[in-house]
Amino acid sequence: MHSKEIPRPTGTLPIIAEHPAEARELLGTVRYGAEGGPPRWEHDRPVLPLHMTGAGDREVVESWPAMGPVRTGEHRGLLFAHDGAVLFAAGHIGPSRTCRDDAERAYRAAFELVEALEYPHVFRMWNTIAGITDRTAAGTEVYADFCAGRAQAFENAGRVDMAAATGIGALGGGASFYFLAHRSRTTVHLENPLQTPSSEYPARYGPRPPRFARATYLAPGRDGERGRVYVSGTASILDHRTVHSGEVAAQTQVTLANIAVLIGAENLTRHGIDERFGLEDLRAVKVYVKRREDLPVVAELCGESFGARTDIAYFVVDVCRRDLLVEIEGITS
Ligand SMILES: C=C(O[C@@H]1C=C(C(=O)O)C=C[C@H]1O)C(=O)O
Repeated sequence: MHSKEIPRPTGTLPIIAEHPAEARELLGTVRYGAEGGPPRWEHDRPVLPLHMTGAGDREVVESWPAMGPVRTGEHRGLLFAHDGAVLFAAGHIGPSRTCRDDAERAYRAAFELVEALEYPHVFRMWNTIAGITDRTAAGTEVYADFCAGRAQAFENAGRVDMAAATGIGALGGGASFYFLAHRSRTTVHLENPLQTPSSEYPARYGPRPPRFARATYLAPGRDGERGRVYVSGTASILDHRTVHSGEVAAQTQVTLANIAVLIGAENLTRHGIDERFGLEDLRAVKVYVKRREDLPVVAELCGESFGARTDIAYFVVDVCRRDLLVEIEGITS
């Protein structure tokens, strides 16, 4: 992010800047920076530190605005804040090498929380996992373990709805997650006709499939806030297969094309939504690039595709499959 001025909060769109925004107007903050770990309190608001930047990289601070008086609390290690409309919660899943049980525990706590506080409409989840493609001591893959624990928690909670999500590498600090849920606004979870729903991936990717929608549409609010599409981390995957292994430019193009189809008129109509969006409508875009040397190519292609007003943050981190070089997410404005 290059802007020095911190814009005013705009409902369910975050403020992304180099410096934290005013704490009293916020639900919570996520620091994409040089160290990760459990969430902590700062000025009575949850702050989640994620190890997503290396030496010389700028920290990116993502601040979620509050629309009214905020209440805060803690539930089984999850720190949360809510304003009567939106719930923000952040937790630490734990050391990534025993990801399965930790993920199950953390997601169980998350589902308990949304029920107890009555924020049933989960609309966006982020998971950052150190060593995501590494092997555990048991010889399994960390990401596959994480997916197994998460799937178990979904099953135990009887949850069939899956929200938009990101599951991405981190440089350290174990595995962390944060999510947003709405009390009343309708959510529509979107699939992409070009991609197999994640929950139907074949077993070759892991014993239990991932649990996320390709995007979630949060319908317009009575407060005048517009409808928004929260686009999940999206990669160069068609059906369930990685395409263009080893070719970063082609992977970036397929990823952008996947997002364009996902948020375009035809797909939204198919999901009963009377809106249409293009890549130029995306804000708060995060681009994850596996190899630092690929940054210029990816940045050039993203710069051509997104609008001049799109704020884009780049991170050099691992992606959930060894053959994926890039992943992109964003939110329609
Ligand atoms: C890139 C993919 O998956 C990634 C992993 C996710 C998860 O496990 O929550 C969500 C989106 C992506 O960050 C994909 O399967 O298409």
